[in-house]
Amino acid sequence: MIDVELKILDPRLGKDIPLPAYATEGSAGMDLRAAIDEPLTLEPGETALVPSGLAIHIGDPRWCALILPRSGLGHKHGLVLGNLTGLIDADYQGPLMISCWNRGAQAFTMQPGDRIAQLMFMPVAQARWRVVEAFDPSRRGGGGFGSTGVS
Ligand SMILES: O=c1ccn([C@H]2C[C@H](O)[C@@H](COP(=O)(O)OP(=O)(O)OP(=O)(O)O)O2)c(=O)[nH]1
Ligand SMILES: [Mg+2]
Repeated sequence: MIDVELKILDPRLGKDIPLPAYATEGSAGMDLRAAIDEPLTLEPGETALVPSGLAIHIGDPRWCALILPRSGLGHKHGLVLGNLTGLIDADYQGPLMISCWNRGAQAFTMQPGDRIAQLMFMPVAQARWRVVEAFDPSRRGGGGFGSTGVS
């Protein structure tokens, strides 16, 4: 468990619109809700940047957050993310925005307060480069992109 600062930007958050919370003890993600004033319809192929109504500041560069689609919405309704995955840097303090993409064949309408995506915190390792002339050989070497076969 880590402590993360949260700023409420939309006064409905924490009142009419619940703050993101873990739905069950084992939940990895907390659902993010649409802080919109009116229902928002996304036509097939359309993308919109939807406010979550809050800002977070993780502060510690050993952590980040990811915004991920909700599986039910993504699978059944085609509502995924315009950036596929949102990466929230530890030093970001601006509004948490959700890029919503209707990749489906039907229009999708979200209502104010609907749970449209989920937020997950993840440990981060920052790397520093150690430039070398050659790598110690590994079993894989340069093999990739199916080099190990299918079956
Ligand atoms: O779905 C997202 C993705 C990003 N962000 C915010 C937090 C993140 O820390 C910042 C920058 O994101 P990213 O580095 O992915 O975008 P960029 O296009 O590289 O912008 P920048 O040049 O500001 O880093 O935007 C969101 O609110 N929602
Ligand atoms: Mg960036």
